[in-house]
Amino acid sequence: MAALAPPVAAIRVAVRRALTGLPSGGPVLVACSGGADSLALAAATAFVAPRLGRVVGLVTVDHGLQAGSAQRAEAVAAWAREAGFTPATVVRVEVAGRPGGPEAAAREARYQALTEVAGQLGAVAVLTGHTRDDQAETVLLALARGAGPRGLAGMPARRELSGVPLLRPLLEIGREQTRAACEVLGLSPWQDPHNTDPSYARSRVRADVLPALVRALGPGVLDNLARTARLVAADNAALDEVAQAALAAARHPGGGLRVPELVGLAPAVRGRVLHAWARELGAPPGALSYRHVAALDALVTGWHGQGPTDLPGGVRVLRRADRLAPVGPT
Ligand SMILES: Nc1ncnc2c1ncn2[C@@H]1O[C@H](COP(=O)(O)OP(=O)(O)OP(=O)(O)O)[C@@H](O)[C@H]1O
Repeated sequence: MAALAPPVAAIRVAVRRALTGLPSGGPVLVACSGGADSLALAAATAFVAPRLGRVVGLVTVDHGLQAGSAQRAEAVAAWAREAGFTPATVVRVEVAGRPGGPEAAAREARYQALTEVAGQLGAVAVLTGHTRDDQAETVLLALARGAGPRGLAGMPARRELSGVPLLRPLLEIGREQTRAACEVLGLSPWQDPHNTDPSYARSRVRADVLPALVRALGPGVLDNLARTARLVAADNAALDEVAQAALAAARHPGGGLRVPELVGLAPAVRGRVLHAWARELGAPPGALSYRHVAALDALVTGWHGQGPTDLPGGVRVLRRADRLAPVGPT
């Protein structure tokens, strides 16, 4: 018997690890664009899941943004039915009219569709094909925009998507491995033209920045950037726990936060407390920036009688004596 090709084996191992320990019951659902990463993920899941006694479904989202997108989606679904996915579903979404740029709007529409299908099927997890290379790009983009640890932690291997776990089993698998696996398995991935469109910062990082880093610093750079993300994520988790306890201790019985409790905190913890509190007040996390948290922090550490701080989502915070409190309708 021919030996199993190493990229195919590595991807199956990664998928098996991700599926192990999931609750029994509903299917696992692969989100597949038809690109090499999610096609390799889908092929591995179709192999691994039944051996773990699990049903596997597949969803491909048609964003309707490119000519031929409906045929592309149908082709992915047709392959998936052959490969044993039940169900293999195409979901058409409407991207126009959503807030943010086209990329953000497409992502929001996609995750909404994935959540809905997962809910309808009672799926125990949704799997996406983000790779180590996607993670390295995410970390570099975060560094370049001056992100804090939350950004440098990149994408988590697991997060909740409206109550369903979203898993990224391939975060330690290189893109060249997914390409190679598709080739070995005789799969023909779809090439998303967005991935090479230089008007996207991520495409420029992919095409120019990472290859230049690898040439200058060696091939370990990709693994190293992904490792940085994992290390920072672990530190974040610990600091977030400390911050949760500090937030609880700082609450004023009449609402808001007690300033003296905040002053004594380490700046890294206080920033997290204020960030968490701002989210609690209704500021959307995606819109809450360093600048907003710094303005809240100034109410604590740079107090000179300044007026209220405006946060995204129409949230306003005022300092009154030794207390931070939201003002107006929140
Ligand atoms: N149209 C889609 N339908 C279903 N899932 C999708 C779709 N587009 C992206 N995804 C999921 O999100 C993941 C990340 O997609 P993204 O386009 O950011 O990266 P990518 O590296 O181009 O991935 P791929 O090679 O799988 O397209 C994909 O691996 C896939 O799991």
